[in-house]
Amino acid sequence: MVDSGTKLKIRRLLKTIICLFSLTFVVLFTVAFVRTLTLDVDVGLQHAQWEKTKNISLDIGREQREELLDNFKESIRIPTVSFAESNYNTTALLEFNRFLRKAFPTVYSSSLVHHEVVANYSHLFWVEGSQPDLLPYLLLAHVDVVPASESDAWDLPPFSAKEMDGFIYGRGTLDDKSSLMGILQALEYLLRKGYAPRRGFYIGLGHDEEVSGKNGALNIVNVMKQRGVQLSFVLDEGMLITENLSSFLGGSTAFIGISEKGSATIKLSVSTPPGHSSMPPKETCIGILAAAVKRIEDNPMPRLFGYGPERLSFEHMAHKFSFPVKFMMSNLWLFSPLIGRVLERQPISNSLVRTTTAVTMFNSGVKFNIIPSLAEAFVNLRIHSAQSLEEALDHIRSRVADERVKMELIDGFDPLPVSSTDEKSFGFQIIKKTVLEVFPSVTVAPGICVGNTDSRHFKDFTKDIFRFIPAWLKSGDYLRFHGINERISKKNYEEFVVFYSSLIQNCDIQKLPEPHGSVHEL
Ligand SMILES: CCCCCCCC/C=C\CCCCCCCC(=O)NCC(=O)O
Ligand SMILES: [Zn+2]
Ligand SMILES: [Zn+2]
Repeated sequence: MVDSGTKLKIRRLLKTIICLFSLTFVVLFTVAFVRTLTLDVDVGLQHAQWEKTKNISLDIGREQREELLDNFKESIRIPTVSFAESNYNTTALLEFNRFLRKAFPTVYSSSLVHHEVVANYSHLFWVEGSQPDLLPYLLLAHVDVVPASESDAWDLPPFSAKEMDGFIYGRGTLDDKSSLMGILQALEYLLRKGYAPRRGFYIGLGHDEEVSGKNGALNIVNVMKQRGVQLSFVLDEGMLITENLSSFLGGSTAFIGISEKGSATIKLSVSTPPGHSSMPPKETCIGILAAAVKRIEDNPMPRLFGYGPERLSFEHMAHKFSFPVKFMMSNLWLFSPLIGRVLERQPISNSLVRTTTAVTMFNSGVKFNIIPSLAEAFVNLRIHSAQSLEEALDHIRSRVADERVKMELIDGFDPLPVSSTDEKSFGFQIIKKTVLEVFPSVTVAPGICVGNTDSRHFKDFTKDIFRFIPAWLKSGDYLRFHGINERISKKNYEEFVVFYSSLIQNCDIQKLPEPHGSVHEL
């Protein structure tokens, strides 16, 4: 029996607990509510007094449109495929060298432009500025593409550049010839109109981005290092404009990649004695390796959503949504576990939540009646910004947990540093300004690039590396990257040319405006 005194104490204790619980809830809710009302990181320098520049407008007419589309299509028809490191279609790459010269005669003949071929198939252009005191920038793109086979059920052949419903189909239309051609086409038109930049800039075109960039981008890096180059910022491929991707990625958002995930390629192998298939052992190397691979797939890496730069993405997008999504997105400190669980349901958004593990190759066996002696698998990780390469490898080791499975790191690197996005970040603010000029209806937000780009090799030149191409990505389109039916609309490719033309001219701005007081000047 509990006496009445003890009962009273228990009642008091319960009351105190309920009070504390309610108080905590009220405090948390108030903090979250205030943050929802005050968080508006999207404004930036939008309303500031920008230096006046007289940008040349391209005014693309019928003839020019035909010319730019013909050039683009011709670039797609040259199969500049990278198969593996140091294994690429060199005939096509040489043809591409000749094609660039033919497609962009003014770029190649202008006294302002200095061009050099690097490592046989890569290109470095230096466009001289009239004000050498302004720090130059670098635009990057790549010449090579991943393989594509006609037997893979493309609606139109992958190297035909044929059109359907206003789209040009072909390998490289998104990744990355749209940006390569868009940059050079914009420069060609600007030079034809007598444009001479104030700020000098480089254009780097690597030829082996899809297989590491070690021969293309890295040799461009060496050339630039020998010359003691310093850069204001780098802009490469990576992120794009997404349109209604999911409940948390609704509306149109231009994500400027401010970092990229790390990467690791791990080879797993198992060796067992070979023999006759009529007298099999209890376990073959295939079975042992398959079980290890299954353990990796069944045990995904921990959820880290909210601990990396993806947090900034959501904070920049929050203002577009109404309650309760806005409330949750403005308060990732409270809701990231919940949002992470929603995002992980789809492959595209799961890539923001954790280090991903993809088993990409599995090889074994030579004949149906021979017990194989070796089984090999490759696992490709894309490492979340809040995890290191070492931590990710430890996780895989602990999942494999079988000493018969040998683990070898083939290649790997940590997630890339996070570039600046504040009101003093020249690169971010200029890219943002240009995006909003060309696409006034979109929201601009920092993003994390889930794939890897050549830009990672350039981190000694600047702390500010951005990854963005002005391509529109609708739901399901992400499957076209390295997949079938890669395509771009003719209208969108034209937007590429306009975007790079505006960007180059906006970079002539000498100094960013002062952020404060600008709102009152409206
Ligand atoms: C809050 C962020 C929203 C996420 C939306 C992500 C949309 C990205 C979809 C597709 C883009 C994938 C392109 C990545 C470019 C990578 C270039 C490349 O292929 N590199 C080689 C490699 O990574 O192996
Ligand atoms: Zn690419
Ligand atoms: Zn690619």
